Amino acid sequence: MRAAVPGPVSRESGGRVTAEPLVSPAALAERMPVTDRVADTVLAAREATCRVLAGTDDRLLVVVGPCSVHDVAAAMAYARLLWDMSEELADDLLLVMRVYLEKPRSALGWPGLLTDPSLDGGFAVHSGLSSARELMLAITELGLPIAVEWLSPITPAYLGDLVTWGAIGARTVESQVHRQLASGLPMPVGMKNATSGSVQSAVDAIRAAAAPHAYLGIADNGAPAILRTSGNPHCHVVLRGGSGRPNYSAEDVRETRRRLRAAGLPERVVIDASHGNSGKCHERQRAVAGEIAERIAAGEDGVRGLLLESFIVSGRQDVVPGEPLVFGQSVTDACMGWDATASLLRSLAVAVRERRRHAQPLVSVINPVASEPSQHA
Ligand SMILES: O=C[C@H](O)[C@H](O)COP(=O)(O)O
Ligand SMILES: C=C(OP(=O)(O)O)C(=O)O
Repeated sequence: MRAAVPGPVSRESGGRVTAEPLVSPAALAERMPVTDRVADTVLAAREATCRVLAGTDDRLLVVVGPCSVHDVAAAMAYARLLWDMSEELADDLLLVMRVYLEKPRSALGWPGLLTDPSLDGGFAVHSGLSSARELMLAITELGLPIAVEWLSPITPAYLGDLVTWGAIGARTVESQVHRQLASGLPMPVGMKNATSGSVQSAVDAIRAAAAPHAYLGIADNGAPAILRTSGNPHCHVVLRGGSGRPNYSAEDVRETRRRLRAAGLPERVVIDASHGNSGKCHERQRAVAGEIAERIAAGEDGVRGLLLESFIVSGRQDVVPGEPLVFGQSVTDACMGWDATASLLRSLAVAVRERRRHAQPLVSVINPVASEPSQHA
């Protein structure tokens, strides 16, 4: 490790930094390349997600999985369960697994597998990056698409080729850097409302990310670079509640759509059943998602997707040095367990089928060919 070039201030004036070399994105990808199967999974799922968000595919997008990945084996076991479920419900739900590797913290806390894979403040970043890419390759090789929250602006250079849906979180949605980052990402990006509850912050972020930008980043070879972006037309609002108030009601969705319309943006809304919408109580997610399911069954088409925090074992646990962890239980926010998740996903699929049944145009009753199910990618 070598000290960074000292600035013009004394050590006592503020923080210090040390720097060590980091593998380049190209070198990591060369060691762990994308296979044809992985590329097919990612590209087809991105396109399908865009169609669902636009409403030209009448399924519901469900981004579901652990609050954070801390154990690669447990994440893989969860991925297998979710893959089977995604095949069972493919006509009604587009399932994308949360593989969250970087955690934004309100103040302090474990920052995620990418930078601290041994959960002990050892910050073995190279090992974290390799484990993350290996896990993401294995999950997409199954055929299951992946969602992440983008936190460090250089992470997409290492993992962006494996991601179908990205989030800009409630703590960073007002950040210029994150909006610029989203403007160049090759995937749909959900902009969370701010932790204050401000939905306008998410609307502003969508508007900003739809425009071209130039910002400082790294190139594939790891060299510093000026990144020029084209603008991302597939960003959308994610309502996650905030300031002690949920915001998943029909009125909240109407108001969000009104704000999007006023900004000249497409009316695409996704609801996070966790976080501020569940008061961080994992069991409340069922009630939140259950209410959305009822609205969908009754014909609501303004909600294009849902986010759920779910793992194999319900609840959460603390990391206690020297003590074993429960396999498949969250070490960050509490999650729904697998059995509750499976039954909730099945009821969401029923709701989508019910909406489809009501929405069937008269001509499809007269002409059965028109009512044939569409082929989903
Ligand atoms: O989703 C995860 C958490 O809500 C987020 O990382 C903030 O966590 P914290 O408030 O415990 O720091
Ligand atoms: C941190 C998360 O969400 P939010 O930004 O809404 O708090 C998350 O989904 O892990």
